[in-house]
Amino acid sequence: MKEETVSGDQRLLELRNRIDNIDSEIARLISERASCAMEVAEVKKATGEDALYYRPEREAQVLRQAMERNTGPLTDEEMARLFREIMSACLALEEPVKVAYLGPEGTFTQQAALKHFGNSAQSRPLAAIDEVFREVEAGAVNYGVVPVENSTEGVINHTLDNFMNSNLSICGEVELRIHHHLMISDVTRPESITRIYSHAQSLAQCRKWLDAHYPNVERVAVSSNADAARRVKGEWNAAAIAGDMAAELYGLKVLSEKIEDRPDNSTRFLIIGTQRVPASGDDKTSLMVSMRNAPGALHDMLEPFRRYGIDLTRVETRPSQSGNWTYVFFVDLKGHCDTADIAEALKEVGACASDLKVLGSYPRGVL
Ligand SMILES: C=C(O[C@@H]1C=C(C(=O)O)C=C[C@H]1O)C(=O)O
Repeated sequence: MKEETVSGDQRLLELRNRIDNIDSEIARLISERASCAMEVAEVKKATGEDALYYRPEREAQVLRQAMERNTGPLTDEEMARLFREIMSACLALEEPVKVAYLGPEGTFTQQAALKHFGNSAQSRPLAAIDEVFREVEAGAVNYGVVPVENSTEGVINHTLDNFMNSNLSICGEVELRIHHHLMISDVTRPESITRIYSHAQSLAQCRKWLDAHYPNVERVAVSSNADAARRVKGEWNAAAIAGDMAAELYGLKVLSEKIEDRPDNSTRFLIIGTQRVPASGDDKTSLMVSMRNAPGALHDMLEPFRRYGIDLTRVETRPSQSGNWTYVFFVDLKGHCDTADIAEALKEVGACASDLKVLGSYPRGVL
């Protein structure tokens, strides 16, 4: 028995020594990688004043390679997340990237910004989607992060409408699994809850659960989930629906976990900026198309895509801001706009449209 303990201790010591050696090797390699990134910055700087340090297509390739190379035991996603952070730190050595997101702190949009840019980005919460657009346009930040669609509740109109009056492009996308929890503060009496705060989208994503568990409780829509969490602090008869980040930020206790009606509930966010992103090998393109109001207009718009075998992943319709009962179509397709087939199809669509704008080609969300 005693001998076994000794050999167990011995084994632990040996393994920890091995880990220490591996760690110093990893540290040496990370430093070498960081020095390389600094040299890359010099090369980019030599190209001119407004050198672009952040390169979405390259980052997507690095993450995809990390996943393809992986042989376990870590999952592909876990491996890519580690590389996400290494790259984030390397990019910060070149130039810290400044990002504005739809705040306040603790929202899912902040989580999306972190997922996309990593922890070394400088991020700033703003109160409204319009403000995120404005701040990027003004050059106060390099990129903005805004929600664009939810798998349960559909499109976020406000984001699409902003593109009608903006010259910004889409530089990337990020998808986030959205888990909602019912949370309370330390003064809340769970049996006395008469009010539940959350963002309207989140209340809608948990509608069935609320009908089943709190049918007679007032649902109060507020400006964000984080705002809901903040209000609950100090209210003995209220609860909030929000995510992990908000619970942690406001020190709330989770009463019921993962209460979203659909287990695959997820939200897609866009990275907006001023950059044209080269092809990464697995890309998407977003378009905004206005058609003259005539019979067959929608068919005319879609037909070239069918003919060139282009895969449309989404078509949304929004009222145009120029006249009643005229519409703007937001179209997402697979592929980069520099690809010959897509370029040809766009030329044909452009010829029959009253306006066609490529909002951007960007790497498909990796993580
Ligand atoms: C090093 C580069 O710059 C940045 C950092 C990257 C990295 O650390 O791998 C990748 C792309 C850029 O955002 C590069 O462009 O290669």
